[in-house]
Amino acid sequence: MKYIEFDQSREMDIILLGRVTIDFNPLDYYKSLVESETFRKYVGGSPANIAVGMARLGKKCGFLGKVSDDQFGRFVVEYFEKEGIDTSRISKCEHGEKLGLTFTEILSPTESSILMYRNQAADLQLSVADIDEEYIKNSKALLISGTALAMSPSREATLKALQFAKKNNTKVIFDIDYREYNWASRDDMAIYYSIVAHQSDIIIGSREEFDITEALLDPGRDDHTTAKYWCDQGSRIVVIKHGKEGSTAYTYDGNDYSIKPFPVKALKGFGGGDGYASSFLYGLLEGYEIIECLEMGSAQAAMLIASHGCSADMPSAEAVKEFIRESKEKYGDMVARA
Ligand SMILES: Nc1ncnc2c1ncn2[C@@H]1O[C@H](COP(=O)(O)OP(=O)(O)OP(=O)(O)O)[C@@H](O)[C@H]1O
Ligand SMILES: O=C(O)C[C@@H](O)[C@H](O)C(=O)CO
Repeated sequence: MKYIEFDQSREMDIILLGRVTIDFNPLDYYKSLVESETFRKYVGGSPANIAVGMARLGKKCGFLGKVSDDQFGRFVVEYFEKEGIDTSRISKCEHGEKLGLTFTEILSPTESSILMYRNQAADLQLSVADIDEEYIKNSKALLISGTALAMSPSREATLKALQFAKKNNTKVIFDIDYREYNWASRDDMAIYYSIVAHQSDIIIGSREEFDITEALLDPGRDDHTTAKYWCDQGSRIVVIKHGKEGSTAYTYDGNDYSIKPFPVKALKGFGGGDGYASSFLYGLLEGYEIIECLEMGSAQAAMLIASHGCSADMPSAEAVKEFIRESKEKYGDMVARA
């Protein structure tokens, strides 16, 4: 059963809107950031990672975002171009705003944290003037990353993109993508997350992210109640992730499909979510059954957990499928059957 019908006549598969930053991941990991001395630089930011992920899987991606007018801004644009991502809607900041920097701390395979430098972050300078209808109309889907709603002018730009997507039947994917930085209050988060969630065809988030989104509605819901609520509001698929416990996709017809994480030798604790979204959405765009989309998402998430980087370590579709084949031989099926 196909839960989402994309307009296959459109040239672009997906536009990713929101945060693009630089990740600095320690090479001398398994110690604290206080002690780490050597870092490797990567393109970072959740929607940027997903753009690279989906481009490597073979999808035609475009990015709607803002970068700094400096060497790091050029690094991002050149990296995206090398990956085949359309950069025609990435513009440069004009008032000296800088790309956000993310220093990651990898204390152990299971304990990681991220430290973000996001004062006057370039990505949040995206403005309504940067959003044009034709671009959104020409894409099968638009992924909105929740962090883009944290502040003006990016907040209004995001809502404008959302309106064009709804008007033109461009499927809206909302990756709640909670990062505490730049938000004025939890009420603001609840207000803006829920505005977008109410209009999304697919919502992806962790339990904590749904709790934040629902804080002004009816807090304390369980997963089934959350999924039913958003499907009643018009969503076709609601994905709730539970880290190492696995994840479930709830569909508008009342079904749910669960997948366990693939066993892997973890290197770090972050990046799984972006790998997951890349392959899950790839599967939907390819017209796979939802359980196959979940299997690919969970597999790619595990591959990212085992890698040093996020964007740079995104695999090809063949590599994800090979990983699934090998894992199934060793560990059996990851599909959690009711
Ligand atoms: N240790 C692990 N081993 C294998 N897979 C994992 C592990 N931890 C997480 N995953 C996979 O990564 C997916 C996403 O992780 P999580 O639920 O923590 O989302 P997230 O908070 O969006 O992640 P991120 O830290 O990348 O933002 C999980 O649903 C699971 O499939
Ligand atoms: O999402 C971010 O801004 C930082 C990421 O690039 C980071 O590496 C991560 O946490 C991935 O989920």
